[in-house]
Amino acid sequence: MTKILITGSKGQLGTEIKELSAKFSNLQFFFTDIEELDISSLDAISNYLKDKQISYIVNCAAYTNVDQAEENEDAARLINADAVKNLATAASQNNITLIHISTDYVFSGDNSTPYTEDQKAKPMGVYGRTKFEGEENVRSTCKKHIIIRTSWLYSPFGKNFLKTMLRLGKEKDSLGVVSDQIGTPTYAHDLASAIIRIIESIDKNSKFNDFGTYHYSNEGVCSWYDFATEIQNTSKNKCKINSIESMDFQCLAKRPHYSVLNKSKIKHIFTIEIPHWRSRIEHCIKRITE
Ligand SMILES: NC(=O)C1=CN([C@@H]2O[C@H](COP(=O)(O)OP(=O)(O)OC[C@H]3O[C@@H](n4cnc5c(N)ncnc54)[C@H](OP(=O)(O)O)[C@@H]3O)[C@@H](O)[C@H]2O)C=CC1
Ligand SMILES: Cc1cn([C@H]2C[C@H](O)[C@@H](COP(=O)(O)OP(=O)(O)O[C@H]3O[C@@H](C)C(=O)[C@@H](O)[C@H]3O)O2)c(=O)[nH]c1=O
Repeated sequence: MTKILITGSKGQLGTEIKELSAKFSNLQFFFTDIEELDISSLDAISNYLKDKQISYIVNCAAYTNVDQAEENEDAARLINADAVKNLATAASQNNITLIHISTDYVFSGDNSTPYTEDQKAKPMGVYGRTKFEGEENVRSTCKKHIIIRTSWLYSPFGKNFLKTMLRLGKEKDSLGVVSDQIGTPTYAHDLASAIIRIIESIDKNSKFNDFGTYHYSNEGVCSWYDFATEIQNTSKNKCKINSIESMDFQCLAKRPHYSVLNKSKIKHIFTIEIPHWRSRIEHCIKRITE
């Protein structure tokens, strides 16, 4: 039986993998979060792995508060970069394939066409910078790795833009949302399915050698304003969404104006079909409200 360790499993993505895991009787999952396995300790990781014969680690742990990271750079770096180095070291020492999740915020936003995996990263803020350092730590330390950059994750769990919009949509009559940041929302449930598919593909192919970096988001392109409008329409909230510019929204971190990811590589190598972002909002809202 293929054994998979999930770190940071109480977050959005980890919880979605857990929800899906029951359908895969050929895979044995070990779900951990910081209380059971703090990935900032290499000793803790090495001890955890002892005698378990883990073949894959999926790292869902991260420091994801983009604004707070601006004032807590050390804390963000500890989890997003240093702890990732620990995981990569332990994975390499134990011949484990490390699947690590990164972000569209590694890009500056200067593009006007979707970013490919080989384009230069140039993060705008601390979160993106520490996530990119984490990527580089994986590349330099663990040959058998898959880095998946994704964007604008949402789910019924944890904190995310969709849940914020549902809450504010009930509390307010109108809301300003930025329309000059363009990207693609990603339903964490879809990303979780893609990750399991990737593991199964690698597992079936003893000659697999396409390790490296991949992009995954839902299909399509939108602004946060478009995303918010679609959320309000789907949830039938009466709150009016007004289009504003980034400079009119007070926050600590700069975000890229354009961070759409080109997904050709992941679709081609792993034969993955990706749903359009607009088609997934209803599914998520139903799970929240039912
Ligand atoms: N959320 C988004 O919009 C996006 C996320 N990503 C990336 O996707 C991945 C998953 O994100 P998401 O599910 O939203 O993240 P969440 O913030 O929902 O979950 C992260 C989890 O990691 C845990 N954690 C924090 N520190 C440690 C530690 N030292 N050891 C073990 N676990 C720890 C957190 O625990 P606690 O809550 O107690 O701190 C939390 O449960 C991350 O790598 C993120 O950078 C990429 C693009 C978009
Ligand atoms: C709540 C709110 C946000 N905004 C803006 C602020 C920001 O520019 C944009 C998104 O806001 P949020 O702070 O919810 O999202 P943010 O934390 O920037 O989301 C990011 O999280 C990290 C973890 C990632 O990796 C990214 O892919 C991305 O998903 O919307 C408004 O314009 N109006 C609002 O009422």
